[in-house]
Amino acid sequence: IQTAPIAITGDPVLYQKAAPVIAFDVALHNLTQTLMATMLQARGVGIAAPQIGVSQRLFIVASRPNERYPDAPLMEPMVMVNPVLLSGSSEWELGEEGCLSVPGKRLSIARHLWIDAQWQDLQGNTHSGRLHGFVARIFQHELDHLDGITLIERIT
Ligand SMILES: O=C(O)C[C@@H](Cc1ccccc1)[C@H](O)SCc1ccccc1
Ligand SMILES: [Zn+2]
Repeated sequence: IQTAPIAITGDPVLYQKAAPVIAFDVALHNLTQTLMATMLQARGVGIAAPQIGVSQRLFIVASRPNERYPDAPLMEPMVMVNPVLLSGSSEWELGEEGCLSVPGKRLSIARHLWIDAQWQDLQGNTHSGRLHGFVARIFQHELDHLDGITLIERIT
């Protein structure tokens, strides 16, 4: 399966508002496979379509225990199409974040402790649920990518 180059700071695609996905077709499946392979190769715990140059509202959340978040859950990667943050906890939590598009940076970012999210799967079915902790953090980080926001914009 093909991987794709990851766009890094300065690439305009990272600063655009991504377009909603409307076609739940084979092209979407192929894009998702490329996105997944690229994330795995880069040892990421998430990745958004704009990071491989595709300005579409699609990302993957794939939490796993790691040195910064040893108690992060090991989860089946979740493909989230047209994700929406419905609401977030009033409590925020500071946490270290990295970004595949901002190489070598580790920045402390405040995120909602939990969020209520809605998204579609690859078949176009709508799901919703409450995400907590590191998984909620990754969702919020990836959603920023769909809105043209990277870690650098988040701290300024
Ligand atoms: O650039 C990305 O979207 C991948 C991010 C996802 C992430 C967001 C917030 C907090 C942690 C990760 C990752 O930097 S991929 C690298 C990584 C892996 C494990 C833990 C932290 C960072
Ligand atoms: Zn990122």
